[in-house]
Amino acid sequence: MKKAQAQRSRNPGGTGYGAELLGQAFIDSLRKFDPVLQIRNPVMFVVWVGAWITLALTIDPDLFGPSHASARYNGVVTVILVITVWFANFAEALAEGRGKAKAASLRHTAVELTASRILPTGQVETVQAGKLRKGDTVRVLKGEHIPIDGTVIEGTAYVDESMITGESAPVIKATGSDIASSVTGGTLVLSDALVIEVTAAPGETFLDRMIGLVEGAKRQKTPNEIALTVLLSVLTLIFVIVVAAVAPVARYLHAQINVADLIALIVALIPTTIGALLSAIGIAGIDRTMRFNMLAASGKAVEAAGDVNTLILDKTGTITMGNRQATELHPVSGRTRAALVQAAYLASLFDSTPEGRSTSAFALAQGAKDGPERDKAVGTDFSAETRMSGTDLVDGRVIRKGAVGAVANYVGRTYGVSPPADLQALAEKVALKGATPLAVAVNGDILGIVALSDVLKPGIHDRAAQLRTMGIRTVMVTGDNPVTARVIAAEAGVDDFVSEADPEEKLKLIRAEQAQGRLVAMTGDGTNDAPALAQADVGLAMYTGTMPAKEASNIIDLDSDPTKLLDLVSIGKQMLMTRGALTTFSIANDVAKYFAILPALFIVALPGLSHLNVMGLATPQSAILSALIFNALIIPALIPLALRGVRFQPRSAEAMFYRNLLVYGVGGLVAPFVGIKLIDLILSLFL
Ligand SMILES: Nc1ncnc2c1ncn2[C@@H]1O[C@H](COP(=O)(O)OP(=O)(O)OP(=O)(O)O)[C@@H](O)[C@H]1O
Ligand SMILES: [K+]
Ligand SMILES: [Mg+2]
Repeated sequence: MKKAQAQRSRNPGGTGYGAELLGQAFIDSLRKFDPVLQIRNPVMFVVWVGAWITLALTIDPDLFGPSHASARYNGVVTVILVITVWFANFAEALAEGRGKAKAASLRHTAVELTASRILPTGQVETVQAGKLRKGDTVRVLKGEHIPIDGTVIEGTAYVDESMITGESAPVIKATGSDIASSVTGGTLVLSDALVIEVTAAPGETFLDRMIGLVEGAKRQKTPNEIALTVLLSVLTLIFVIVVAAVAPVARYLHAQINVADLIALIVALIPTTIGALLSAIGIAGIDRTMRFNMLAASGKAVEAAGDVNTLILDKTGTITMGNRQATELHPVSGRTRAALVQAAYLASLFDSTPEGRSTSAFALAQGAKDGPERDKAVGTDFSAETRMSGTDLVDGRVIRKGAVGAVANYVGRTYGVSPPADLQALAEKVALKGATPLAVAVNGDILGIVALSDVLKPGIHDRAAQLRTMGIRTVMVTGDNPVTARVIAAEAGVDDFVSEADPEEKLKLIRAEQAQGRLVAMTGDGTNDAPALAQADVGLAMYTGTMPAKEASNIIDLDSDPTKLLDLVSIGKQMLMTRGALTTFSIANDVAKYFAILPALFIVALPGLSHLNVMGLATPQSAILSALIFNALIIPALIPLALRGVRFQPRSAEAMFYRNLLVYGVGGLVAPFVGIKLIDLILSLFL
């Protein structure tokens, strides 16, 4: 199942745009002619205003004084300008489409939810999910949707969570452990029945949060996007001023200049290509994270992922498979193997972690006995702070297992005894294999070591190498001992590691990196990861994690796969690169258009300028129209690239920069010469 998930994330299906999405985008693109929306994009707003002026000139060609331009010519310019704006609208509408469709389906799920509330009298009443309050108890039968987020307080059932996570395999829900007992509103009970205590207020559920994220309620322009918008606006303003200055020059030269031609010149020179596609690129970046089954709180988080300098990775479960299996038992000298086996078993009676379950299974296989001792025994859960877990038996025996250092400290502190002389050497032997040694103690008497083996995730070494090429430093952080940590860090090829780290130290590490001006990303799932997730520039929380972790993060992975942090970095980088590449292309493009339009404007007054007509365009009018048509057509031509992103390879930022400058800069310079000439040839057939 894990594998299928990974595959789906790497090849997110459905990259095509169906007829339905295209139809919806068409309708939305018409709505976007609204000036209130247009003014948010200054470059396209100039085109929009230009279209109104040329429309006025279509009605009265002599509006701004006598002109040789015909109403028909001005009308054609108007149509091209309107289409240019419409293409930009369409790009944005298309980028927004999938998110809107997903939000609509989630909304649909949300409004249909009803609940069977259990009253204090024991009676059951049917209410709208919106009427539920925190602390209410609801009953959900087989075939019913869970009305709201809650904790299972009775029953065990299979639940279909695919409407939230996209994962079709059902999940078992029961009382007890953190993950298994928490249920999400909107999911479907497939078997049996559950009684649930409501933990979220209506409007604050995970489904509500998802709708908010997907709909982009919080979708604002990212800092990078704002900076680029400002730059493009300034550039646009400069061109408007420059072209406005052409008019007096023309008058001085007694050249009669048509205002529609001046507007055409402005539109050709201002960076309309990137202006039209900028917001689509950002939305497509968020959309791509969604197709990788991650939910981003904002484009800012995705963008930050693209700029990340340091990646903090957990060892267990991120770099390794995380399903640690007990594989060996090493008694210290003077203690029997049988005693160690039995103690390891008893220590794990209540430990439901993978480590605990595999330890008890292994101990049973090695001859541990399940006796009456387990009655009335009390379990102590594992915690990352104590690094231990264990069982207190009714006969007074206190059994603990945990990290070797932690157990050695604990017996010293609590019983005043020093650990066996050969403990450290045994532990080191296990650790040198990359396994995790756990010491087992009964009433302060350390009996020996259980070795937990873990395997590296396939491809992790390549991933670390790719990240290094991109200039990203990888730091493995683990609660495990330094020897195991060193071995795993070397095998994984990460740049650095921190061992014996508790959650507090993770937070400190992030702060230290940020203090050096670095952007930091990390993954986590526990409540004690929440501060670090909030502190990191990119905090990726697991869907199976606790609510505080999900709230503190700015991205949630619905597959709960920590390695997706690596995909996220690629998505962010690709988004930044696409923006850069199309900006380069757009500006290079405009330079070329200059050669088409400027000679055309002055050719009558200054025949000497004709040698500037390097493209040999047919007539001044067809030159201007060809440039404008090219300027419009390049937008839809680049929509697929804007939405899909430029080809991305893990290389250094510098190498990528030069490659893009070459491809999109030179390409952008050459394309208009070819395109405009071609359009001019076609036009001259008709004119
Ligand atoms: N169920 C358990 N019972 C007792 N001790 C455990 C248990 N699970 C882990 N430990 C010990 O506690 C240590 C710290 O655990 P913690 O979860 O903080 O780190 P980790 O799992 O080794 O690595 P990571 O920080 O990458 O998750 C482990 O290395 C191990 O020695
Ligand atoms: K342009
Ligand atoms: Mg752990």
